[in-house]
Amino acid sequence: MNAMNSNSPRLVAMNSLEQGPVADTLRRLFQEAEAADGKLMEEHSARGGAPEDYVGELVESEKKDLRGTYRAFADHFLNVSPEFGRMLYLCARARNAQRIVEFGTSMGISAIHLAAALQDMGRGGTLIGTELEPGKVQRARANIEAAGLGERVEIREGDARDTLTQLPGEVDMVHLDGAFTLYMPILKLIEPHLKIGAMILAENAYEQAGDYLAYVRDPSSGYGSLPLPFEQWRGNEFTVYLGR
Ligand SMILES: C[S@@+](CC[C@H](N)C(=O)[O-])C[C@H]1O[C@@H](n2cnc3c(N)ncnc32)[C@H](O)[C@@H]1O
Repeated sequence: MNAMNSNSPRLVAMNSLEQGPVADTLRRLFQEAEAADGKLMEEHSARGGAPEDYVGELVESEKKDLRGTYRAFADHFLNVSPEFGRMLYLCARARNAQRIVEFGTSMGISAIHLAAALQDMGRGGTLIGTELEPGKVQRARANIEAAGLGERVEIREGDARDTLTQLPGEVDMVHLDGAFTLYMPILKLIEPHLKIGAMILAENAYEQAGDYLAYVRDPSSGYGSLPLPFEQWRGNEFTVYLGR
């Protein structure tokens, strides 16, 4: 076989997180996120208190007014860390993912990591992202275009409880990073489409927010699940659908 065959996915494969438009866009976005969210984080730490208190407040706020809660964060990124983004990228590649679903796209930082993995594998593939805030959808689309990943991503605007009722086929991987209290209903929408071995990476999966963790950690539900050993206060959970 000709090792220089440019159609070979092997030769397309590389890590676009390191250089080129994906890396440049992510560098810019992490800087913008720091500028936009830094004050929020400072205010939060100045208040003191444990992370659980903050989670509890957000859960109560979501229960009262979910749209209003996230409207208040319309200009904030609330993004994954570079480490978690790298984890998403590596999992998508290890899974050879072709279809990925993301709940909570915000300005597109996590989506860019996932779509970069699809692009780098050179076999097509699609990320279906979902975002409630129209302004964030526009910004995410522009950021994804700037990273050169527009063809790999469809962002559905609106409440994921509505926008994810229709999925075009099997799902290899899921990223849960939207309203804390909705992980269970969103998983239930996607569950019929999960391939055996599908990976689900959740950020902000907290026991106070509902029954998601209890469900995926119960082997009789058909999953294997464990907390990730980094940034534990962020509620990072790694789950694999093992089938029933
Ligand atoms: C933590 S941020 C997502 C960050 C993003 N994954 C990243 O790393 O850049 C959560 C996002 O979920 C969105 N969201 C919350 N509830 C939603 C819902 N029901 N449907 C769709 N998006 C929702 C919020 O507007 C917010 O932008």
